[in-house]
Amino acid sequence: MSEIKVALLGFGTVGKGVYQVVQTHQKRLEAILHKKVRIVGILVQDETKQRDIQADILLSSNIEDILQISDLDIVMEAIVGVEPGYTYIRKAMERGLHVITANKELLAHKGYELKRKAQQHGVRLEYEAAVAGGIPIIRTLKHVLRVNETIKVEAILNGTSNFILSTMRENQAAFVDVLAVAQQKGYAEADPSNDIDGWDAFYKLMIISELLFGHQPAWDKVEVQGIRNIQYEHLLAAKSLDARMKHVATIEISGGKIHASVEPILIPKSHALYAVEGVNNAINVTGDVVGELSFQGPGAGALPTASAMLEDLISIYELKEVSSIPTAQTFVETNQLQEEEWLLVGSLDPVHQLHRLDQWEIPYGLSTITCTRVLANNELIKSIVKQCDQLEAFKMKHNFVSINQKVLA
Ligand SMILES: NC(=O)C1=CN([C@@H]2O[C@H](COP(=O)(O)OP(=O)(O)OC[C@H]3O[C@@H](n4cnc5c(N)ncnc54)[C@H](OP(=O)(O)O)[C@@H]3O)[C@@H](O)[C@H]2O)C=CC1
Ligand SMILES: N[C@@H](CC=O)C(=O)O
Repeated sequence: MSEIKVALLGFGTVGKGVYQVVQTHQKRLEAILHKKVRIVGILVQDETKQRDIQADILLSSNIEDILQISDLDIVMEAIVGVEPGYTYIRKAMERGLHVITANKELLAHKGYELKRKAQQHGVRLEYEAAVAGGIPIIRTLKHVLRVNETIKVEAILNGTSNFILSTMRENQAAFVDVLAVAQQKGYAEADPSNDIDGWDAFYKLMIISELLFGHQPAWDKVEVQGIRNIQYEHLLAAKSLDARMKHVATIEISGGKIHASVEPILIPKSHALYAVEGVNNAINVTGDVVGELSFQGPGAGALPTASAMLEDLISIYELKEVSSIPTAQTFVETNQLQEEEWLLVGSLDPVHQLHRLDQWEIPYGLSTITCTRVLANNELIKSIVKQCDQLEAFKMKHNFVSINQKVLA
């Protein structure tokens, strides 16, 4: 039986996951592809680390050694950051190799250019694992939802943040302790800043935007906030509204305007994202014909990511490429300045003439937390939070109609 020869670039959580599944699912891969899938080379940074790999695999820290392997077909890239992955992928394409990558930071920065380069060299660039881990959302948007124009995507795209928020709330655990667990489980990156500061979800949202609309909104027009400062008391305040705090990435088109944001927001019980817990991701896609669709599943970790990368491998041999570079649509980018509902946690200076919908207090240990529900726009809220010590503001979405607390104001 002939072989598909694969080189892994990176052998951390993801690389090891792919290696493992190629072993455990070899028979299944053969049955589908009528070829063996063989890992022939592995690129790492530190060749001296102890690794559990077959003796006939070339292990190297030099990309040239890997790319010179004879009859190599595919490289699967799972390194962190734009470089050196960018240089390595370009080199691989120039040698006529197909590329599968899990690297969202690289794709958000250089995806457009790499897609063009793949076309130029007649090779495939697949990147299912770069967005929402094991959920087959890229393939669905690219191959399955073709007639629909997407109006809105609303998604939980960072497994680490969702795991942290769910676990803190469920176990009253401290942020740093839950983050450490997310790192042990291979959800969070070795440097978790991108996860907890919102950038990981932002990169994924930009990849989706480029796929759907042919371009990304100007990055400085996108509100990006992470979960670094969320404390248990905020989750408690959300609960008092019958809501949950979720880290949500949204991209929405309305009246020729495009608006994108990545931030912790309050989601009411009635909304599909409310029940998405732990390391799961979810993507709600609204198409102009089909309406709202929801996709949910594991968003991080070795096996879900390996699953997405190996499904990519199969798709290279089984699915004809459709253009992954749609014609760019023209939209005006907006910061969405209209009034929305906000929850303010902490003491609001009484002189601030905000339109207060309710105010109430919830018990917290031996003291209480003041919560205020207000109507305001982004800019006004930002300026008030700047002036008031220890006041936190969270956007509320999806028509909160009532709260079940005693209203004090
Ligand atoms: N973890 C997850 O759940 C998911 C991760 N991703 C993405 O996949 C990629 C890999 O993530 P993950 O496996 O978690 O990362 P890890 O940090 O666990 O592994 C990174 C690997 O890259 C290797 N590496 C680092 N720098 C270089 C270099 N300069 N040259 C060659 N190899 C290098 C490391 O080598 P060495 O072993 O010698 O240190 C290591 O094997 C990232 O882009 C990440 O964002 C995508 C989806 C899910
Ligand atoms: N660190 C990422 C891994 C998957 O992309 C996350 O937590 O979602």
